[in-house]
Amino acid sequence: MPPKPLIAGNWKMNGLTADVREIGTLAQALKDGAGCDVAVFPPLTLAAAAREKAGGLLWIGAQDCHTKESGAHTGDISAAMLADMGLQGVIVGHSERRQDHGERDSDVRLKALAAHRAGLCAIICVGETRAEREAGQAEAVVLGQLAASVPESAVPGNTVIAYEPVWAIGTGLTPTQDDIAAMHGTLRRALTDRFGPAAADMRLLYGGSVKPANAAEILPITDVDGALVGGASLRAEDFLGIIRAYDQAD
Ligand SMILES: O=C[C@H](O)COP(=O)(O)O
Repeated sequence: MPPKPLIAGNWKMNGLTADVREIGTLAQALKDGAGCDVAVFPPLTLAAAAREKAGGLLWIGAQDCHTKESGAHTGDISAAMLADMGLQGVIVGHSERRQDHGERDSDVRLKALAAHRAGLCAIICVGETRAEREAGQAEAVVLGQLAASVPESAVPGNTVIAYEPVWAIGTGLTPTQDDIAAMHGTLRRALTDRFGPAAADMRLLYGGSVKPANAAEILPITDVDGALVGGASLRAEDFLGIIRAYDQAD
């Protein structure tokens, strides 16, 4: 049986105090259950308030963590600190971090290890650029990122893999259903080769321009166990439009 799907919302650098009400609206709508788990990764400034509003009905996580547990790293936050504030997960290796902060696979792996040590679920992101896809290198690039970013401590309970083609993020473009199926199948096989049968339970999310209008086409694809949603996670109404794609499928 495929793992329970996860719809995760990454607010990125968006949201002020007033926007936490969106989490309240989500929690209210999820009171009677949903066909999937739901998580929101707001900016850290809102995480405590979001957690309170979530009332345990959805997970709240962070968008990054440091590789170390504590120390002289001005401006950084450790995974232990995130766990201490009651967060359940952390996104690591998002392409915007790789691009804006020069994060390499080796950094992403250390961040995921730090998350695991702190008892957090690591959402590890991989994905090719447009140039890499056009050069026919998408699969090789993504497999390389997967091998070097996912630590040996990964198990289905503490790790989620998000495949996000960089060219699909925030652009309104998405790969074809066949291309998503092919990449997710490749990821599943690579994880199975490395982790054995447990890999069947590791959630593989698709991310990149997922919206209520295309969720019903993307989410049922084999080996797609949910979505990592950016822009369409900022308003509860849009995000619920994606979450409800699972209720309709039930
Ligand atoms: O983390 C989320 C992704 O980068 C997708 O963003 P998007 O849904 O705005 O394309």
